[in-house]
Amino acid sequence: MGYVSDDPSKLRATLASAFQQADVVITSGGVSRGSKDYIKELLSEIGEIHFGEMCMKPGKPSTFATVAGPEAQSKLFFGLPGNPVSCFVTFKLLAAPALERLRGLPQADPIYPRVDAELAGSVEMDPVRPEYHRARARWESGRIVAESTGFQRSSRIASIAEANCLLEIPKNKGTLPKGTVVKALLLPHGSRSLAPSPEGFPGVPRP
Ligand SMILES: Nc1nc2c(c(=O)[nH]1)N[C@H]1C(S)=C(S)[C@@H](COP(=O)(O)OP(=O)(O)OC[C@H]3O[C@@H](n4cnc5c(N)ncnc54)[C@H](O)[C@@H]3O)O[C@H]1N2
Ligand code: MOO
Repeated sequence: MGYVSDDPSKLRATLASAFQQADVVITSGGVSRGSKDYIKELLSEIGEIHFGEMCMKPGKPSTFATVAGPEAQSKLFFGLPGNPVSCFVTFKLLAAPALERLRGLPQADPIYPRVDAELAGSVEMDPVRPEYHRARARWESGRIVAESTGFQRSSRIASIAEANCLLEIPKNKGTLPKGTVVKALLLPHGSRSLAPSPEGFPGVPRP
């Protein structure tokens, strides 16, 4: 679809053309509450919005909608937030799993190994939203240790550049101390991916 300016008529035409060509349409930006964020409004004209906000950090304004197609199966729409980190995380957690299922991956198969990881340093929690904290996991004496990629602002691309996992940090007041064991979703990340140990990932059945 390319880049489209914040102009409702241009956006409407681009979305219509995208839904004519594709079964799944994914956009970034234009989904929060700004005066020029038109995506939700335009999707409600042509389809049904199933949710327009999520209690997660990053990714709060993520939007999911379906639009009727010529066949029985509806077309899917993912409106991901514009901030690059929010877009990356919500693509991995919402859109990529849907695409994997559509191309035949069985429901029972996990998309990402979900393993125990020990925090290499303390992590401050968000009191309102659970966070997918970007981190770098490594093996250390038979266990997985995860190091935060630093400041987690959703415009800071450096927080995803080195990350090979997303740590599930619960919403709460206060700080999780170094050594706390949390769940980590291991991302395929080229040469930076965490390789399985010879025994497989702990808690994940060996393939
Ligand atoms: N009143 C509220 N304001 C905001 C809320 C809220 O809940 N209420 N949520 C905040 C959160 S959280 C996020 S995240 C942002 C997301 O806003 P949008 O999805 O509407 O994103 P934009 O404002 O259109 O864009 C943000 C930023 O990202 C750039 N962008 C967009 N697409 C791309 C791309 N493909 N490549 C690179 N950069 C891209 C865009 O230029 C902007 O700089 O809303 C908060 N506000
Ligand atoms: O999705 Mo927003 O990233 O929570 O900044």
